Amino acid sequence: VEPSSPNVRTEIPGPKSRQLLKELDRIQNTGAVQFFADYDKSYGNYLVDVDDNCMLDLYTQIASIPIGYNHQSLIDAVKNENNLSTFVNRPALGCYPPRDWITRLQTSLLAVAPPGLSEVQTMACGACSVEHAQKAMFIAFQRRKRGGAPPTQEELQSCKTNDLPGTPNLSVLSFKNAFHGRTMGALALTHTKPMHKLDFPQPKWPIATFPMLKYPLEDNVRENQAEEKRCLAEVEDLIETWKKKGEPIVGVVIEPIQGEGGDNFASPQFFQGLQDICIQNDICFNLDEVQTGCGVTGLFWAHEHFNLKQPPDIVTFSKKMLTGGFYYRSEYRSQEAFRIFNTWVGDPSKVVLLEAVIKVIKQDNLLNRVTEIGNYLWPEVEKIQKKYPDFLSRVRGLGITGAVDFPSLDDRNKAISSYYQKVYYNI
Ligand SMILES: Cc1ncc(COP(=O)(O)O)c(CNc2csc(C(=O)O)c2)c1O
Repeated sequence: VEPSSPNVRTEIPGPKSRQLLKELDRIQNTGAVQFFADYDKSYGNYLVDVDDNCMLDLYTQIASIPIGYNHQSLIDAVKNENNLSTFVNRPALGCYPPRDWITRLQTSLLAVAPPGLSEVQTMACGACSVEHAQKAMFIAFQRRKRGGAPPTQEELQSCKTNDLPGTPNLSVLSFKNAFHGRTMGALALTHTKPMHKLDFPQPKWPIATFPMLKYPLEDNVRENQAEEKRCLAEVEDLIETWKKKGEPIVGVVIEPIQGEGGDNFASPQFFQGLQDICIQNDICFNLDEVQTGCGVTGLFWAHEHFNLKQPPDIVTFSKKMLTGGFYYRSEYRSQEAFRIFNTWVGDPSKVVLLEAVIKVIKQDNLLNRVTEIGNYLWPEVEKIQKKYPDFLSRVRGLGITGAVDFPSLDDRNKAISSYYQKVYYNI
């Protein structure tokens, strides 16, 4: 029977979850495990755990479930005989793509490509996509610097031992409170929780301030414009400073809406200004849409709300897209083989599922639905905020992505769950 309303019978995690947790703990770290799920019984927006607790799931596996649990379209895609080989025979895509790979890309990733971008590289996950997009930026920067000449023998030899000139002193600009992933290159751009960064050596790259807007926006127009202007000026200063340091910035990586770092929004004008600065300084404008992509703002890509004067140079994606990867302007395509590369370079079976997701999003007009929900939801949260002004503040949202602030982490955790507080936020 498909669940259609929440029904919590035990404390969470319940007894069966706790038993399984004990067994799993003999195998691996289980500190992040909230409970064990029953994915056979979960359906749509309802997640059922192994103790038969049924919960309305707004978290959707860290924002990576696009159209709910056990959607019939996805089941049909797996059951479809024509897809059998794609699920069974995972190719080294960089060397031996399947016959139908081009068609698959055209009916999935290219069918929803950000306006103006027509090249795409699949990857495994978000961090993997951010990692390789970084490499694409470095490759393009060095190729421009060489003016088309091949690398020297000194460069080819020295890079093997991480030495100059083959291993250049280049940098990437990111923003405070940004989250771009946990692999070492993506982590260098991530500035959220100590748990993410502690004990890992990292390059000291420039970190700019992401605007911290005051709400309601309509009551703070001048202040917020000044804040964004200040942040853009800081970016320009950092570009100059790091050029003088001999570690020029090759790219700016930014989330259209900062997710993990606190649901921080900035205006279309801020992003237009940031792109202008990148264009003026020949710096890659790299938007990380891992969290904001696939329709959660009412447009397929969040940056489509920004009316940018030209397409971003790179757009990374993952989570609800079911595959990782990045779109890029042709300038950021590596000219040599085996440089943006690894064993699998993505997974065609995930692209099969994405094709089905895109069909559902279109046939069920889900982007409009997201806009409708957002237009209803955030004014309603604002009403609650007005009722509890000492407890809630800064309500903000676009489509189904947004937030409201609590006075403290402790208050926030009490509103979520005591379990979460104990396991995750006491560090
Ligand atoms: C904007 C953005 N860019 C890159 C990533 C990394 O994606 P994954 O490597 O987790 O697939 C993410 C992943 N999001 C995320 C949220 S919590 C979390 C974690 O590892 O705790 C990861 C992201 O939000």
